[in-house]
Amino acid sequence: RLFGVIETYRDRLPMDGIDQIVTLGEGATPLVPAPRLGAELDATVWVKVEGANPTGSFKDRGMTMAMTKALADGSKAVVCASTGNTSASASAYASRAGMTPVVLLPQGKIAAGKLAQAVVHGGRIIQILGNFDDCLRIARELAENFPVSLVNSINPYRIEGQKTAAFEVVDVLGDAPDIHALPVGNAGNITAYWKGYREYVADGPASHTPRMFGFQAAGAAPLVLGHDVNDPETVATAIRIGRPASGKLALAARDESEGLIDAVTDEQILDAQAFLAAREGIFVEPASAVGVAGLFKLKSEGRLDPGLRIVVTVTGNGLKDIDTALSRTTLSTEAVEASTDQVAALLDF
Ligand SMILES: Cc1ncc(COP(=O)(O)O)c(/C=C/C(=O)C(=O)O)c1O
Repeated sequence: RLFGVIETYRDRLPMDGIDQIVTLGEGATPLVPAPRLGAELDATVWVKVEGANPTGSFKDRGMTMAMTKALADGSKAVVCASTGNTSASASAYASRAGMTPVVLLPQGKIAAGKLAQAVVHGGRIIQILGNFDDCLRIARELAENFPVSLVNSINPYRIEGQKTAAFEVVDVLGDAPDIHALPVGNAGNITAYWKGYREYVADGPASHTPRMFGFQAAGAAPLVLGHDVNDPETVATAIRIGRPASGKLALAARDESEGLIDAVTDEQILDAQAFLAAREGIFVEPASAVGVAGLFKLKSEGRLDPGLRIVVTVTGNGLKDIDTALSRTTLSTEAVEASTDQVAALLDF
């Protein structure tokens, strides 16, 4: 395989006048067959593990494109608002390109792993007394008034890079699935997948597009409610977003694909995260499990036809947010003496 999504799919990306590529070898992530999840859903299921990207989330696909373009434009700094993964990715790719990353984060609502990434990559981190939507408003205004590139997913180069995930699914499966399920926060990713699938049908590799099934956290579900959510709340902090920047495009993807966008509770999200880890060996951060939680919900409500081919994207690595995972541990509190008998007794082998 080639190094990174731009080299791999260059002829399908807007690369006019660009020669220097900023990449960390993102893409070509595992598409893992999930037989136990499939048995639960009475479907054939694959999991697209985007936590395997260089900074641990799908954001790297879009960031290689946005940072390559920012460098070509001569930007000295890039700015983004983030719930964590965008800032982690922007900081890594900007520092790789010799640019200064400026990240605006909602105070106190960032998973530690993501904050650590922005810190070590030299991000200029500004915590905002507000939520992600406040951060995005400020980032937009900064980019409009100062010589910095905005690299949030309203930047079309982000969507272009992220659409390569749909190409990879078809390249591996041989065609598009019947359903593609994924989490929806700021709604760039569902928009990108839909664009990618449509392009692959337009010139051949895919015979059809999938139905796009997007899922939001019940406490942060503007696209399900049909209106903005002023104080979004969810354990899935990555999608704790009340004003999705690409909301209209996500609804178009839903309608054009005859898909749906639904909501799942925090409990359903954490149960899906636990299922993926304990039954399929795939550790994802809470927001990443939202697509799986949604499929379980549809199945329980009799809204998932049997026998379908389903791809579900899990968007971020579990190591980003270990506090939530550890909060559910059943670790026995007391330690045992360093003797094999004691341990064997505990395990009642
Ligand atoms: C793990 C994870 N899963 C899903 C989403 C939702 O994707 P979009 O619907 O394209 O926004 C995000 C988004 C994160 C940010 O928006 C940010 O990092 O600022 C994420 O980190």
